[in-house]
Amino acid sequence: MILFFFLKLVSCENHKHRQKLMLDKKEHNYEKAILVGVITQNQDEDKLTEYMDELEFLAFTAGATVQKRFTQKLTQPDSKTFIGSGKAQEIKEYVKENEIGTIIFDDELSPSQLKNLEKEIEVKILDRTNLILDIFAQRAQTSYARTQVELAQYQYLLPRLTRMWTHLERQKGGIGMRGPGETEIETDRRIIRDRISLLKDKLKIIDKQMATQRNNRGKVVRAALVGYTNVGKSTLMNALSKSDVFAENKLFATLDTTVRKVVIGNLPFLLTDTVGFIRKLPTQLVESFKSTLDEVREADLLIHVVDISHESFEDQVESVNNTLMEINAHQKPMIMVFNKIDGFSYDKKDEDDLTPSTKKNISLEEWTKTWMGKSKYPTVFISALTKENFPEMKKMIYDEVMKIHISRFPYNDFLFEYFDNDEEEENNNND
Ligand SMILES: Nc1nc2c(ncn2[C@@H]2O[C@H](COP(=O)(O)OP(=O)(O)OP(=O)(O)O)[C@@H](O)[C@H]2O)c(=O)[nH]1
Ligand SMILES: [Mg+2]
Repeated sequence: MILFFFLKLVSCENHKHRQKLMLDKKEHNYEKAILVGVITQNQDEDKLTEYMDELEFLAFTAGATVQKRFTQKLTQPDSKTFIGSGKAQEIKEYVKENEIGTIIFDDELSPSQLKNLEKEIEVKILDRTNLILDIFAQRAQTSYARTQVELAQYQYLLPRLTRMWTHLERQKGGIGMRGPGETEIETDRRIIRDRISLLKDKLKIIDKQMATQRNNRGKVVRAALVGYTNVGKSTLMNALSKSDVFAENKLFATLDTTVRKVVIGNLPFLLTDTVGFIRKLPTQLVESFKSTLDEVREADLLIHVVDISHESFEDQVESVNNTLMEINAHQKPMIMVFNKIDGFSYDKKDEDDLTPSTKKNISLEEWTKTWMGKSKYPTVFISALTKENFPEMKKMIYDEVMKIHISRFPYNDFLFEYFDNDEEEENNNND
């Protein structure tokens, strides 16, 4: 269904009209959805629950309410329908009975799996990538973000068009079957390719402007907030720069980069708030958000924000580190900021309880003695909401920025002396 819709879209004559449709397409009015996840050999059930929780949050952010979760244990996904046929039947019955409009899979489906499932169950089917692209499309505000998202959408679509055609071709008997169908798809493919190169050109121009802007920022250290989505980067940005960046309890609240001048002590530096990372970030998005990520790549210092109240925070840290590696920003100086300590809780064990401790029994104090304490990066525990431990964090940021400042701009003979005076900052921070 979706592919068909896309095809209709790209055949549309008017470019502007088409672009608008492309971005505005699936506006979900809190439609009813179900989730489907598969446990494979290298996953356990706890992990699956965590992944499904995240998928449900993504679905909610996109505008769907989840009615039920379906899971299945498989040694390997079915090549035709991803899940087994019995499970597909069970889902079909549930969907019919409960008038479900959307099925969301946690994994990326191959084009033929998607097609077979839609044929079998007869409702709209989305995979994780599709869902994330959709959220980005709904949330992109500036023309820059919209251009990046549109590029990612077309890049997602293009191989699916190709492979879908290959699939049809095989059905029809292959070579020699050159009919009107193919011409149509060929035309659509050409239109998409043209559009992709147009968007790339457009982005190149913007990239150049942004690079110039970055170069014009003068001799100041640049720090960037990085971290998993929804950990509190924008909230921290607002607290540090007294600005008003949009923050909310949904995923990907921030798509556009915001840069603010921040002064700690007497030391001015630039702080960038940027898009959050997520597990299995679609590659199309990483690529088309290249210049947004340039802010991270070109930063002198990374402030890695972690939501320590989230039960999967360790996985999230790993995920962020992997993405940093992918964009080649993993060797920069970094500060680890463990946020949301106000929301942190743990199951304190009774003293006579001799069952082995799990991660759920670890207090903050004990966490600091794990890998966290041994980290080569300065580490601090804060709450961006209550501002607990802000003086400690500010001193830490100050020290790191100062180190970089001295090595970078040795002739910038300003005397920056550290002091923590909020009143002074109030005056300095209004840029
Ligand atoms: N309890 C608690 N909530 C917080 C804290 N910091 C941020 N939040 C909440 O966490 C949610 C996400 O905050 P954001 O600042 O939007 O997070 P972000 O990292 O910018 O998220 P994206 O832009 O979506 O990647 C919001 O509802 C904040 O109010 C904190 O220290 N404690
Ligand atoms: Mg944000």
